[in-house]
Amino acid sequence: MTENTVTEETKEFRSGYVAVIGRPNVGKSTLINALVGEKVSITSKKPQTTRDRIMGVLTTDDTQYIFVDTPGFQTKHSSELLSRMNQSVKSSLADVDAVVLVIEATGWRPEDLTVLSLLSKEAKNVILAINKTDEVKESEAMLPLITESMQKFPFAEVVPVSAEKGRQLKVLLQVIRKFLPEGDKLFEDDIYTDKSPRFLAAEIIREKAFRLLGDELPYGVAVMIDKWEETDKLARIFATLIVNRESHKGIVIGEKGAKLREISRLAREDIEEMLGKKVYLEVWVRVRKGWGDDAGVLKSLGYGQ
Ligand SMILES: Nc1nc2c(ncn2[C@@H]2O[C@H](COP(=O)(O)OP(=O)(O)OP(=O)(O)O)[C@@H](O)[C@H]2O)c(=O)[nH]1
Repeated sequence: MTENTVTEETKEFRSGYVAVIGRPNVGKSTLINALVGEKVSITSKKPQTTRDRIMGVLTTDDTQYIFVDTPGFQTKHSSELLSRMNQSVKSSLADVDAVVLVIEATGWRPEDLTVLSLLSKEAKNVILAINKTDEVKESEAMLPLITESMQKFPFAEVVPVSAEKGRQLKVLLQVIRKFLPEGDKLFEDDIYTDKSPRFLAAEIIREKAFRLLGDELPYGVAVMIDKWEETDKLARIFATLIVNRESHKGIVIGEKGAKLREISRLAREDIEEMLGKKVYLEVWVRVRKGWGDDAGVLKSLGYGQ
């Protein structure tokens, strides 16, 4: 491998969804906050809408990490509820690119095992983060725990960290990156810090999509505002709903475009109210993983090499 190839490889942009799971109190929130930093704060908590599962977005030079929470990972429910919940947990985990299971450095506990039992052993994208390493004195104590963990589940990687002390977080990010697909950003850099009309319009569109699509799309909708032209009387807004999979595209568009039209209509009404003027809103749907295809299309038209 030449140096050139290495440089190119490290530069390709990747983006994706990362579920951070674990029993209560292992430090999931602390970890996400430590990874994402102060820049992003997702404060609005409306239960049951997908966007609230997004805990934080970290965008670096070459990667966008979208950390999601998987609700209902408690283990105290009755067995019936647990099994129903497990279904939803499993289907939502199927939609993320990487899963980070968090346990504590003091060792596995029964509730950790319950959480672990929800993961499919076939999953190739599960990373174990052993948190609170600052609480154990000797770093060598980690080795038996790592061995024990690997016997419990075929983790793709094991990374001891301390969310509180900020230890090994860069390593964890590098490990997660390997599991994210190549692709453009799914969220604008400032989307969660900016309360501009653009941000709010994107939120409104996303909210309508969630409302109309229910649980059909666990995480996979991001909204990009592509163009915004505004005069005193009219705002012309061009937005793209980005979905994860080709099959999701059909769900969003609906029969003969009915769903997408309804999403756009409801969003337009709210944006008109927000801006106090008429709005022309055009919403397109694009599949994230198909972005490579755009390059293919360009090539076939004679662009590129
Ligand atoms: N010593 C130490 N404590 C930590 C570390 N990370 C988190 N904690 C503490 O562990 C406790 C639980 O942390 P949270 O981040 O709230 O845990 P959580 O998993 O999000 O908890 P739930 O919201 O109940 O699921 C807090 O008191 C944190 O300060 C760490 O790396 N070291």
